[in-house]
Amino acid sequence: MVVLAKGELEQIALPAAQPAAADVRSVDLSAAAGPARSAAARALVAACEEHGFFRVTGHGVPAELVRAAEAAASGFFARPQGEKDEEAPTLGYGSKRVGGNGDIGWVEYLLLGVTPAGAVPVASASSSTLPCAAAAASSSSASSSTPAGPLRDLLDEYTEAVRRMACAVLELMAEGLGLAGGEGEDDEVGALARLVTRADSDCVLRVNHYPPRPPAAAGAPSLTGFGEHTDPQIISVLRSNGTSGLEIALRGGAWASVPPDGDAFFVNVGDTLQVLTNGRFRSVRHRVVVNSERSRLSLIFFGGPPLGERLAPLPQLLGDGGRSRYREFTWAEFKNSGRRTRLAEDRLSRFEN
Ligand SMILES: O=C(O)CCC(=O)C(=O)O
Ligand SMILES: [Fe+2]
Repeated sequence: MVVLAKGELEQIALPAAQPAAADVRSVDLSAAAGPARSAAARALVAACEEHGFFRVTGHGVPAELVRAAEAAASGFFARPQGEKDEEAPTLGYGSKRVGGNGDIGWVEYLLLGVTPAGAVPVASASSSTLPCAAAAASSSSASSSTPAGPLRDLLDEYTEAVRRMACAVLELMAEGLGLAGGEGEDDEVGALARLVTRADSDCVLRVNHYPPRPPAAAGAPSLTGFGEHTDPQIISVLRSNGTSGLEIALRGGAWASVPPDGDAFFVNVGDTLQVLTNGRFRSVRHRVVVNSERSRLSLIFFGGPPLGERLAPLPQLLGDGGRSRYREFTWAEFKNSGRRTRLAEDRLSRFEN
């Protein structure tokens, strides 16, 4: 449940305007296994340049696994509030607070760090992710016989399948960008993909549940479910049930709604990928608006690099005499600087050259 204190409803109320549907490009990953691979790679790069957002079909994540994970998560959110609160230490359950700096939304969620030992709770939204090493250590104390067990097992399985897909997407993207394939240190394509698959990669799974718009909000036809922001990581892979709500900002600043798609996944370019591509790819600003009588459930895998990873525009993407738009920083540095900001802030501006 999401309980708002006095005055908070006004804070998250939005005008009712329903924006036009976004023209979201699709990339078929299964076609990319055949002769259409380079065309798919080019389409993917074009989508990242245009919106920083695209749909993935032919993704290979089993539909039964997605449905089972979703059903288990819905079952969890339907449980009595007291039981859900008890799972804060095992599943990273929280509600309403979507950041450590005062941002609130009509949402309850699970927030889990992805570690080699499986998913572990992220202490609070303000810390956004646990360092993997710390997360792995805390996972050993969480028993799989807790009620969280079966749900967490399903979420682990789901996360690994989606991470493989994220890796395939990044490989295709790297090829589309003209990075070199090869062996060992020469393998630029593999190096990009490995940023989210290494044992110490800092990845997170978030499960968001947006309850139906409350009748008490009759005067406010729409509510902020998740306020506008860009995702800080490399890429985010999202799927949701059939309830709409996700909106992306177009280059001119107008909002466009993303029609829900129960079979496909959506990929966001994150801030870090914008940096790696020297601004060629666009970290897409997005938000979730709640104006439905039906609840929305979404699962988002955030692919982040290892904490100590040095991030800067890839030299291959600077062009002749090209200027690097961003100074080098580590992922830990970027996360720490982000902790002090409000959700909607442009976190990249302080790393610009
Ligand atoms: O729940 C959604 O559909 C998107 C939420 C989101 O953008 C996020 O958790 O970063
Ligand atoms: Fe997001």
